[in-house]
Amino acid sequence: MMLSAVLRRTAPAPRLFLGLIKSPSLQSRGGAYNRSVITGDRGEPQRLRTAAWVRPGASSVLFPGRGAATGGRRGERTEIPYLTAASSGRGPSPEETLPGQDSWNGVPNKAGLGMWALAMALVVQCYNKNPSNKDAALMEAARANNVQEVRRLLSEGADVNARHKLGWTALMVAAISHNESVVQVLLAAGADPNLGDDFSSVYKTANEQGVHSLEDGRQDCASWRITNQWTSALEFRRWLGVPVGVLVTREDDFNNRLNHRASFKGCTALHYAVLADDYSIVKELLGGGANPLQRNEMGHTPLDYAREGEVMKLLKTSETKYMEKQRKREAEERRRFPLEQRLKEHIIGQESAIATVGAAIRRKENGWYDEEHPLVFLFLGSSGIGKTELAKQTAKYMHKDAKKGFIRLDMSEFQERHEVAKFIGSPPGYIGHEEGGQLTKKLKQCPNAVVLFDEVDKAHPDVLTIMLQLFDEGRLTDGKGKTIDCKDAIFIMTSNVASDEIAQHALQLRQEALEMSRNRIAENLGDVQISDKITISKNFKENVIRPILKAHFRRDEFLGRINEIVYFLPFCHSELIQLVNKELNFWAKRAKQRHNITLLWDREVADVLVDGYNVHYGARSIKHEVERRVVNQLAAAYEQDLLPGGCTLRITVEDSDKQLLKSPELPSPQAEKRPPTLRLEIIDKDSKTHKLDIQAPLHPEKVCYTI
Ligand SMILES: Nc1ncnc2c1ncn2[C@@H]1O[C@H](COP(=O)(O)OP(=O)(O)OP(=O)(O)O)[C@@H](O)[C@H]1O
Repeated sequence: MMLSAVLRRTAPAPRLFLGLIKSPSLQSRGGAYNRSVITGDRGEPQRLRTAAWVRPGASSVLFPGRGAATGGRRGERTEIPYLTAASSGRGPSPEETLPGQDSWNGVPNKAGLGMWALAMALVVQCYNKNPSNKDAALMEAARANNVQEVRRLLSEGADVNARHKLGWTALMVAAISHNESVVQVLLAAGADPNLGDDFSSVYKTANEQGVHSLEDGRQDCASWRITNQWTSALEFRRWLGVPVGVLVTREDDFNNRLNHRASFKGCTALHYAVLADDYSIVKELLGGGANPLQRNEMGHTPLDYAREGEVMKLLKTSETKYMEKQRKREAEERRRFPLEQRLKEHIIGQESAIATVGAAIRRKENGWYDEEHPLVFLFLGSSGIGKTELAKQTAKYMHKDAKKGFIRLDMSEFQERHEVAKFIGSPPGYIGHEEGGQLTKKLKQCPNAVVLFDEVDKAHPDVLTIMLQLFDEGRLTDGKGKTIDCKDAIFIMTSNVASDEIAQHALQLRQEALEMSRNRIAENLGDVQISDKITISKNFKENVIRPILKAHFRRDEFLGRINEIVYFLPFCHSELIQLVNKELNFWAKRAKQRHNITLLWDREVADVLVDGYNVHYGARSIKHEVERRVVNQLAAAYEQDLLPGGCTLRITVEDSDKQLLKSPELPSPQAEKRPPTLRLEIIDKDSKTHKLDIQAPLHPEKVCYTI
């Protein structure tokens, strides 16, 4: 079934015709839109760049517009020998017998032979055997099973993994064309057997690339095979300067037995070898590292396209072996580079949240979990402290395809009862039934995705009921009555409910820890350890947070289905310094890339910028502070032409009594005394510095820009 969906009816071997093609789809309009070659005065071929309307069955062409470039004039009739070929199992009917041809079997009569010889002479004479583009030539050699040429091109630097402009690789071409020796050579040269085709269907690709799908042109030239030198109609059309449609290109360069309506996006060489039912090539590819579990964009593995028989058996065994190997590889990878470590590369602080999520995912990955239920988290904490970021990074870790593997739904869009339909789709007969639900549509594509329900506290209770069913049963029935099994998914809900209480509690804990440490050690305590030490007590969770959640969600069973409630705490001073440096690094990179400016900053700058932290906005407040105090100055200096290209800039804290701000949890009276300002200075080649005199945009004549 799957196989027949992607393969066409077997077509007879293509035959070459010489004569005038008729385009049935256009006959009703009294003519056929066609393009071909005409001979000039001296018999040399002329390129026909304009369209010609051809009377059905006529042997002459009438140029509709100015045809100087083509050798024809407006209104002029020109006798033309047409070069056509039949394909896809259908030649012209006897009534369609072409001039210069006795019948549709393609046997030319005398006149036809004359024209044929003339055309062939032109072809051979004009064909340039050495295409300048090595990668294109490699593709052609792979299709033509020319092993020597493939070797030569590779030794001369052709890219073994280069793609045709429509998306396929030489290995795919060789696989679908049964060219085993070429497959061997390409694999030995490092061809990646797991690259997926970028080509979707003829019409979609034509649409994406803004070119003709040129379906009608198939009869015209799809199956050209003339000599070893002139290997495809496509080349001939290119030489003619005739626009080449996607269908023609696909069929000529690739294979004309594939259904041009089916989607091939993501198909690997192995998918194609299976479609070609070629046991030897399937074996070669598997030996060369092809992943039998790789899915194309339709979600099908090569096995889904296999016919009963040897190929199917081979694929089944390889799948089992590959899965086992993959499991071992992944376990090894996890041991060497644990999830927590990966998360810490992107997320500053939030140690205990990272540890909780990491531990739950480790249980799941190693088979120590309840397989009947999906994993459910509730992330609590104020805004901008990494809840969404942690969900994103978890999805990235779990899924290579981050786009499908991460589903994000803003639950504030489901506040009304009728919005349940948006969530899972409307029942039959209701508006929007065909569209499907936002969640169900995406879950269908990736049932083991990481699903983020943002601001879950805003969702309507009816939506929560559906979520409860989802968490409880691990499946969901959409508006069309179709059930989606998602026991393997990870559901993360975020909420700002109780965020003030959590923040206050954390600040209090930090202060206590700081004071205790002060008593024990000395003044300059490294507060990285302080942040590590504070943990939200069980007592606080049970007696403060749970009642708030219960009052809000109004159902114990909903809270009962959550595997882990994860607490996100406000940043401590050292974490804020890291956030500031991350932000400054971001802008330094931009300055280098966009303006070739090197941006440096003193250590004290971060201490000053940390002052912009607002516990209600989290890391976002730091971003805004950097933009307000640093990036604004940079932009103004740039506008006032104060930044020569390639210069080195330094951000400094102005004035002699630079004040190192203490931890935001412990504002000192001294820090409030005088807010420090940030200035930009240029460092000359001889390491001398001079401060930039940036005028404040609102008062260009008076005020100097110091923030
Ligand atoms: N702990 C963190 N480490 C690094 N960057 C962070 C951290 N927290 C937040 N950010 C950055 O701040 C921005 C907002 O973070 P995020 O979207 O994760 O916030 P949130 O906690 O989900 O807040 P909200 O509830 O408002 O959605 C992102 O650009 C993110 O990269």
